[in-house]
Parts: sequence; C-alpha cells; structure tokens
Amino acid sequence: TLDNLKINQILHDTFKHKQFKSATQKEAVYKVCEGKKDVFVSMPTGAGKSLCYQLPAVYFGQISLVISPLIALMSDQLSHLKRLNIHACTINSKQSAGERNEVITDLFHAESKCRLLYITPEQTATTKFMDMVMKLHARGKIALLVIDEAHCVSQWGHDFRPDYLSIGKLRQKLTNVPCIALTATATLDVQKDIFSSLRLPSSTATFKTGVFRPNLYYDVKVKELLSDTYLDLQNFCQKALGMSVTEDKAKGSGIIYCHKREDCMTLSAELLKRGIHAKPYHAGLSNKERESVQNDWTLGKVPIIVATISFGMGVDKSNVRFVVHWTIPKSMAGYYQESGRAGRDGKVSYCRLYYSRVDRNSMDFLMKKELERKKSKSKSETQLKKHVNAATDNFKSLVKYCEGTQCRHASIAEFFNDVVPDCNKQCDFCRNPKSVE
Ligand SMILES: Nc1ncnc2c1ncn2[C@@H]1O[C@H](COP(=O)(O)OP(=O)(O)OP(=O)(O)O)[C@@H](O)[C@H]1O
Repeated sequence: TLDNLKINQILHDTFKHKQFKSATQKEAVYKVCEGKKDVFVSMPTGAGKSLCYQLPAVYFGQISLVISPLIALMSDQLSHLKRLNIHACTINSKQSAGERNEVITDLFHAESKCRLLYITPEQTATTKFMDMVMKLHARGKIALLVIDEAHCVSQWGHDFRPDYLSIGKLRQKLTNVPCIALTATATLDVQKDIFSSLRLPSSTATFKTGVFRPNLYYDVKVKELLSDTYLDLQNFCQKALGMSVTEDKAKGSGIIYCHKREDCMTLSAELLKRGIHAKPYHAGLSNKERESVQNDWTLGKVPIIVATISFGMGVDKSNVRFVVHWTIPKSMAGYYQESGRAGRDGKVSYCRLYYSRVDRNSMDFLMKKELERKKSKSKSETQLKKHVNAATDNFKSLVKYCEGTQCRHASIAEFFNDVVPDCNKQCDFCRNPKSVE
C-alpha cells in the first residue's frame, strides 16, 4: 500500500514544493510509487517531468537507474539534486577510473545513500557496466529504471540516438523492475517506437497532457517583408523584456537561436549597438568562454543569449520571456522543444520565428546533404528510408507552420496528433488573421 503521508512529506520537505504542479504530475508520481506497472509520461517542457521519477526514487530508498542522453544534462540534474540534499551519482565515459571506482564502491555499500544513478545509453552496451548492474539487481537494490528523453529511441524523433536502442535489452534483464519512460515530444509514431523499442506492455500506465502551452504567444515574421529586420528584433526584445525608453532594465531573459556562428556575433553586436545587452554563444568559443556566457545569462547579468542550438538542453530557467529563431530550424519537433524553453514559470512569453524562403532553401539543401552522407554510411536500407522520410516530413511540417494560414498552436497540435486547442488569440494568426499572407 502507498504511504501518502510519506509522499507528501518528500514533496514538501525534500523537494520544497507546496503542492503538485498538476493532477497529471500527481497521478504519475503515485503510479510510479506503487511500483507495480510500467509508466509512460508525455508532458510538455516545463511541466515537471523530473519529479515523476525523482520523488519515487527518494520514496523507494533504493537505487533508481536513470538513462539520460547527454552528460551536460546529467550534470544539471546532479547539481539540482545535490542542492536538495538528495544523493545522486553518475557513471560515464568522462570519469577517471578512480572516480568511477569510488561510485561503484559506494553503490555496493550496505549504507549507500545513493538514490539515483545517472548513466548515458552507451554504458548499457558495455559488459563491465552490465555486470555491475546485474550484481546490484541480484541483491535487490534496483528499484526503478528511468528512461529520460525517451523519444531518442525513435527514428521518427528529431533527436534519434542509436545507443538508445540497446536499452530494450537492459530492460529485459532487469526482471520485475518497473520502468518509467518520459518525453516532451511524442507524436503517435514516436510513441509507438518508444513502446516497442523499450518493450513496454500494453498495460503500461500512460500519463499525457496536451502540447498546448496557453502562456506562449507564437508568431512568424517574414524577413523579406520587413524593411529593417534588426529594428524589428530590437522592438520585439524590448517589448518582451518589458523595456521602455526611460526604463532599460530587462525583466527576465531571452534566447535567440541562429543557425550560423557568424549570425550569433552579428546579432549580439547589433543589439548591443541598440542598447540591449546580449552575448553570443557558439561552438567557436572556448569551453571557458561558453561557461562564462551561460553563467552570466543564468544569473540575469546578461538578459539575452544569442546562440546556436548547442545551447539549451537542460536549461531550466523559469523567467525566459522569449525565444527567437533567427533562422528556420530543422524540424517541427525541434522547434517546439526549443521555443518551449520560454515561459516555464507560466507567465506570458513570446516565441517568434523569422522566416525566409532563402533560409528555407538553404536549410533544405543542408539537410539533403546530411542525409546523403548518412546514406553512404548506413547499413540498413529500410532504417535509412524511415529516417529520411521522418526528417523530411518533420521539416515540411515546420515549413507548413511558417507559410500556413492557420492558428500556430493548431499547427503544433496537429503535428503531435493532439486535440486542436482554442488558443485564445495567443498567436499572430488568431489575433489578426488578415495580417498573415
Ligand atoms: N510540484 C511542483 N511545484 C512547483 N514547481 C515544480 C513542481 N514540480 C516541478 N517543478 C519545477 O518546474 C520546473 C520544470 O520541471 P522539469 O525540469 O522537471 O520539467 P520537464 O518537464 O522535465 O521539462 P523538460 O522537457 O525541459 O525536461 C522546474 O524548475 C521544477 O523545479
């Protein structure tokens, strides 16, 4: 039987939350704590998915194994848990042998306080790691298997990671250990792939909330129709950050995504020239420089970061007031995820995409070249075909979103096979249908 009191206590005392963020979050947490069934959670960015496995991990008092796609993402989670005094650790390829041995010794210790063990999917393919996990399992120490960012198992997803395919095997070996798979971006195709790849039975408890984020205002600006794109961007940033001529202090922060490094530099310089503090972030900077820019942005010292998409995975800043895409991204699913970094605190925030057919054509060209390259490396013809079709469809949906003449929120919902919402004029089309050509 479930110990409701204990669950509430952990929510308040350990996680410092007054209540659950939503009914779905609460139901998912309770179902996972029951420990009987596999669970699938699909909730949009910022809905509080992490709590759905972190609270149960504390509740179980054993080790929960968490598979997460990126070391950077794990580090953020680990420092967050550390602040809450929850003992969590990681085994990954970047560690020294000494560090790793320390972690392993602790895991086998009778008094081990480790509640969450974060690993990358590559680990599950190594015999050494698997042997260790099986030993822990034989001692009954593993309470839960968590698969974060589960859409990475799918060729249909925008973030396919071949290593995720080996998780199915791990799962089969962990007999009687329940599994929870979480994602923010699951179309029906992706969901099907997650279920089959992770071998989730049809009895899996599914918790899904729609993709509609009522506090996000979406719009598209056609670059060719603007007389001065920089001025348009300047006005947009000032408005979204509540800046006026007399009061230039920004309220909250913003992210501007560019495809190219040069654009990151140009745009941040243009904004600076216009009195708006912005810093570039891209792969051409040293690790130290990137870290310092990210820190300044996180602490609110610099309100705007102008970045390539290498920035953002795992960013948990609640007061991001806008996300701009200066160039069209590769996919609808990717756009939804990136723009969704706005407004995690539930307050009105803005997502703008600057569209141009020239950008569209060059992105189309780049994607075709990338797919050609994959073709020459690929072993399986059918897998490749699936991947190419998925990537092409995903991009086409985004072009349709930009060029389309319907509610932006409806386009997003349709892409994710979700119920079409009434966006309550939270997009340029619904606010003024005539202005959208
Ligand atoms: N019950 C709650 N009450 C208040 N805040 C909460 C609650 N649950 C989670 N949060 C906060 O909501 C924010 C988003 O949570 P989380 O990072 O888990 O989102 P997510 O759904 O995993 O998003 P992403 O798709 O980006 O990973 C975090 O700052 C978290 O601390």
